[in-house]
Amino acid sequence: MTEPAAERPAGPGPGTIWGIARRHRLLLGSGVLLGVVGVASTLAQPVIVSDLIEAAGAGEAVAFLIVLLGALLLADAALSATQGYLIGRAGENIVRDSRTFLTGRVLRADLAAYQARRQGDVHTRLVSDTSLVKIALSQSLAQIIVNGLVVIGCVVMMAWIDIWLLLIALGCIGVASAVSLWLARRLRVAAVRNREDTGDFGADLHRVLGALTTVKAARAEDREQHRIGLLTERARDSGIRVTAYASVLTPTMNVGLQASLAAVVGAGMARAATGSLGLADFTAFVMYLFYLVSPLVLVFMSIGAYQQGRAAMARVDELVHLPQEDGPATAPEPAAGPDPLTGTAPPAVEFRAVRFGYGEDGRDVLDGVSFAVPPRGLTALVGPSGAGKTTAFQLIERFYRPRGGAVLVDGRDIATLPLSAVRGRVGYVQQDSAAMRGTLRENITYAAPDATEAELWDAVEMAGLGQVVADLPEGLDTVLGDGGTGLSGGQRQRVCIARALLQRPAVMLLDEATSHLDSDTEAALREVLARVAERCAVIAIAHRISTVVDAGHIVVLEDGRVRDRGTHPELMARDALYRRLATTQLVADTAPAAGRQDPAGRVQ
Ligand SMILES: Nc1ncnc2c1ncn2[C@@H]1O[C@H](COP(=O)(O)OP(=O)(O)OP(=O)(O)O)[C@@H](O)[C@H]1O
Repeated sequence: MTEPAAERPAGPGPGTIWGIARRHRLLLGSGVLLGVVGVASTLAQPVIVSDLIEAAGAGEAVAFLIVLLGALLLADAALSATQGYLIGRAGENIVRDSRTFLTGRVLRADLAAYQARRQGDVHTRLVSDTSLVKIALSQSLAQIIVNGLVVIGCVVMMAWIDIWLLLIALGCIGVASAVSLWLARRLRVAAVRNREDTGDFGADLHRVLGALTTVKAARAEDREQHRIGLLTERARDSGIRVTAYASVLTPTMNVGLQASLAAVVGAGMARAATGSLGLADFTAFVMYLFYLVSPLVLVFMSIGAYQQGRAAMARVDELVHLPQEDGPATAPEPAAGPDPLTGTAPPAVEFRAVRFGYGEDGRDVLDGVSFAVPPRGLTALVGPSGAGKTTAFQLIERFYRPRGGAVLVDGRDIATLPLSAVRGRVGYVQQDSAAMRGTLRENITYAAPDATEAELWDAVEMAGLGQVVADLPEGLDTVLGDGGTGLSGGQRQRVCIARALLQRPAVMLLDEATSHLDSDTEAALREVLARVAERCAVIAIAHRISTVVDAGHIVVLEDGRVRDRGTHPELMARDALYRRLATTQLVADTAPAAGRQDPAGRVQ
């Protein structure tokens, strides 16, 4: 199978999250700059206090120094608030950009690569890992830089006042810092584990909630609760390890700082008593030591938060590298016009010796399939379960690429067409009739949001939905629940037909509902199909006898190969498998319309 091309992210490049953060460097830089100015104002305060003590002792005027000190305190507060706002804003921008970018990557991901992942884990990476990335890249980094500068500034000022006292202080703090750095490394390992455990929990929750009715019907609530309980237990255990390291980190620093404070006060007092250190200098030194305390603790806390964020960042970056659906390898072939000899248009869809299997090494699910579908009318695909019918549809939509051969739409190889051009020409009505939460109108105009009201009503009528809409109190503005709940299965399928019709496709792919429909719905759908088939090519995976009877052309698939082709009477006469399918597998009509044929091909 052709390798999905775009392994490279189309965004800001490798280490994408850093790339996104770089886009907001102005805001981040301004925040950090204000923080640095704040640091200067913080560091100036003990010097002024020291001057104040000396001036007061000498009986000089102190009013100016008091005003200056007050102004610095206020400026410090204002700078810190603005800095917090700017950094917070940059953080929100980073999380918005990474979520938008990641959502695009996931929406355009190669289907096979996406399906190989657990959807809940993808969800967790998009929602909660991006939040941790935000904290790491904005708050934590800014805290590390700004508070790191306070620490450096304090150390420099303390060295300037008294180098011996500083050495005593650093002795105690140094031991605590070494222990803290070791703890921070352990914290990162625990954080990586915790992110993985949280992803496992999200993935399993997603699996269960996506099949809630199955869980209930199987009375599996207790089993599932227990199973998910084990995963939450694992996430709790690794979360506790993270908390344990994070909790020890701060007190370790505190112990070091308190020890250094006690040592400095003891040694300083002794020096002050002998007169080798002035009271003003001693006060300023102790103030710097106090100023050092919380920034140093914050630096270590931020290192801890940054380490947790790095674990999340690696997970987010991994998602960025999800292989993407690739565009055409070559320029599009010109549209094939009518055959110059016969004047006939090219087939709406053509399979030429198509070979396909899921995954790299999977067996061939389609093996040399060839058939053509005329530009108008109904073509039915029939075959035993697992024969490859849905797979054939998915290749027409180019959800996957064939290993060999070619799929043509309107006479052009779809491998040479842009994806949007292929999917714009093909309307796909799936068997489970994928309706979404939202109004009926939003559901129907989903593939053609710019459709006019007249076009919308035309599609509604053509899909046989006119009466359904008229009976709803809110009409087209009726809100459907998740998966289109609020409508019956048959109605949901007609909503999907209307959606497909509104995009004016050249080919309509219809995977018929397997469930038995009541006679009215059956007759309505039959009429809809006949009307749509006058407008474009309709290919139906047939699960009802009426569809094959109405079809102008039937393709019988068996084990990934075309077994036979023809009309219903022809196939009934010559193909044993088809006869068996028609009489046993296809759902019989509840009320066959007059003039239709019975399963044996006889006109009634
Ligand atoms: N996503 C997938 N990954 C791997 N194998 C798949 C996948 N989808 C389908 N298959 C396999 O491909 C084969 C053909 O499946 P397909 O759904 O096309 O059959 P079908 O003819 O539509 O069957 P049915 O009538 O039961 O819907 C089956 O053997 C199936 O197990």
